[in-house]
Amino acid sequence: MPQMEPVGIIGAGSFGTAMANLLALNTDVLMYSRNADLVQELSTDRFHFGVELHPRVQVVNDFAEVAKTCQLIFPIVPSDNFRSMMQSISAHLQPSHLLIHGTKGFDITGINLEDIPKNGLNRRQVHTMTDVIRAESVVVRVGALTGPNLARELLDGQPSASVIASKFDEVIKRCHAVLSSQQLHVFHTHDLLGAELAGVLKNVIALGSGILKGYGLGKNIQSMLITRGLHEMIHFGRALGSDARAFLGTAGIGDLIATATSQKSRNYMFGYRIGSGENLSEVRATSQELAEGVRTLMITRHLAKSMRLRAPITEMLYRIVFEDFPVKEAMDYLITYPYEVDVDFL
Ligand SMILES: NC(=O)C1=CN([C@@H]2O[C@H](COP(=O)(O)OP(=O)(O)OC[C@H]3O[C@@H](n4cnc5c(N)ncnc54)[C@H](O)[C@@H]3O)[C@@H](O)[C@H]2O)C=CC1
Ligand SMILES: O=C(CO)COP(=O)(O)O
Repeated sequence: MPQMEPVGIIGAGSFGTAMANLLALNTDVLMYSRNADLVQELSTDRFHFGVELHPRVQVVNDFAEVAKTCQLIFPIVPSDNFRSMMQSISAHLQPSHLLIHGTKGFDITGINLEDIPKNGLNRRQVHTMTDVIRAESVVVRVGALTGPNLARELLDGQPSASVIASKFDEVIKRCHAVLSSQQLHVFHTHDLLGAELAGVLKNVIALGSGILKGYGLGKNIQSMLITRGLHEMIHFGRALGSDARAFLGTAGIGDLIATATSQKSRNYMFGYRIGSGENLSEVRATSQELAEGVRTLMITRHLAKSMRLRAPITEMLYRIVFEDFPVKEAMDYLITYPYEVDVDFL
């Protein structure tokens, strides 16, 4: 087999580490962490998130080294930090680099998240991660890694599938080569925006699904939330410029099922705690775990408002999470909501 190119990862969190071990099945991996102590620690104790790092994974603190060694790089950091991360590395990037991100959230400009309820948000202030890569660097060949990829399952060696979304065939081809293995099936699509939006928006529905479970409700209503949630995701997607297709595949329904039904999803578990009676500050005070859906909910609810979109599930979840609205009243509202047509997006 020909020698494969080394691949870089930015961010040594749970998903970055899971992807590092998967990529290492095919090639050498340089995983960049901004935390020098962690890099030091991992160079001796090779265990991270309870699993041993593959011998082909090298953890480094110097991004210049990653940029010099790897043309193909996967940035996998929270959406909140994505733009500043890009700004800190962009001087090392060349037009020859390929960046495929694994982040499932939005970037916002011109406003802080906590000021959104007061000042509102408009479409021009909301960006995907590939928008950010292009705006902050000279890199042109961009893409997204998405699909049902709960990090815990991947770290534990369980099989799954991912979707590589890019306008560039070269990105797709190279990602197939480095990612495909007995553990991971790789699909691809040229619908970059649709795939990115599907991955971002499903976290809100996962949060809602967790709320229902925490509140003690069963599978009938959970299935309805997921089904109607998918409709809402598609309507959002269309309003933001994509079509329904991506939402009906692995990056959409696939990821939605995994995230909105698994106790290994942090978004689902965040919702579970809210549904069980804790409020936002209580959950935040006792968990450092990232739940991108909370930030996305703030963004999509206000975007829906400014774009005059009908998004009753988003609206109810927003009120529950950010305004302590009772779950029972939100359920009453949704169960009597004048939905008419069952499938209205085809
Ligand atoms: N954990 C999961 O199951 C999955 C996560 N994702 C997405 O991946 C993204 C990251 O998630 P996780 O890895 O789970 O989060 P995490 O909280 O486990 O780790 C995030 C990592 O990013 C690092 N980081 C933050 N800012 C940075 C910067 N400026 N430069 C370098 N590193 C930086 C942090 O130090 C941390 O190690 C999120 O957008 C999430 O939605 C996507 C699929 C699955
Ligand atoms: O995107 C995910 C799985 O594919 C999200 O997982 P989390 O809810 O743990 O962030």
